[in-house]
Amino acid sequence: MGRIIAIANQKGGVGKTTTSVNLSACLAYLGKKVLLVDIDPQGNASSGVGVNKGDVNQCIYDVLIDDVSVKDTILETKVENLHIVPATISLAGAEIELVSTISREVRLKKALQEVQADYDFIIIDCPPSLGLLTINSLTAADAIIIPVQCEFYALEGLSQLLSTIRLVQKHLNKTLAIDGVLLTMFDARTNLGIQVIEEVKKYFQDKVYKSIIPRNVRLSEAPSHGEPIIIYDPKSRGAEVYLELAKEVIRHG
Ligand SMILES: Nc1ncnc2c1ncn2[C@@H]1O[C@H](COP(=O)(O)OP(=O)(O)OP(=O)(O)O)[C@@H](O)[C@H]1O
Ligand SMILES: [Mg+2]
Repeated sequence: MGRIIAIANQKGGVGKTTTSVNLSACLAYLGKKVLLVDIDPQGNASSGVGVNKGDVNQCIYDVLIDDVSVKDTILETKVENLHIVPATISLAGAEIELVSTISREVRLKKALQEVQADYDFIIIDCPPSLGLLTINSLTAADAIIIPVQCEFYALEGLSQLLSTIRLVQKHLNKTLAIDGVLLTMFDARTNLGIQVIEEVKKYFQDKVYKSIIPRNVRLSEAPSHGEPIIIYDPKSRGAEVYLELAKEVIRHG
């Protein structure tokens, strides 16, 4: 059965999508069968792997709200072994529509059960909120990866995320684990970045991945070409480190 990993942090712009897209692509590059699930109405992960949203007939919205089979939404990507369930802006209404739906927190979990055996990893790119889309993701997941940007307010908001994780563990998903905390957009030229690393390590200890994602221009350019870094610029530092991260994630089993 595939391992389901949610990439979540309610804070915006910390590198969730960059990590979802590039970790997925690197896992696929290493020979794993990977399904990337875009559950953010912004649909950035979808465009990041080259999906033209105008061409998408059915997306994760239809799965969550209209009981469409997830199999009917899966698209192939340029990367061998990497498939995606795309999101479009229609998903923006789901957060509110889900409120009055039966078993509203477990809809994604149920939907993914149908395809879990077909993949080694299912990676979910969460939106920047702790609403029902993120709750569905944490309920479906075996583990969570928390990207933390190496900047001054890095730890702010994390206590809220951790208490949400505890609530999900208590009521919806006993076995949800933190796979790791991922430091992103690290700039070795600043003392601040180094301080943040120390602070995050003090707090999360061995839960912090050894791979630290550097600030890398190629990583920020790749999405506009609809390509993960491993295709856009496989020799870049960004590609190297996401590949290291993928190996760490595989080792965690
Ligand atoms: N390591 C990096 N080096 C350079 N730029 C990066 C890096 N990681 C992310 N970025 C850029 O920072 C911005 C935010 O990253 P990203 O979209 O991955 O964050 P996010 O957490 O998914 O945001 P949101 O909360 O809006 O979903 C993007 O423009 C992205 O290209
Ligand atoms: Mg995002």
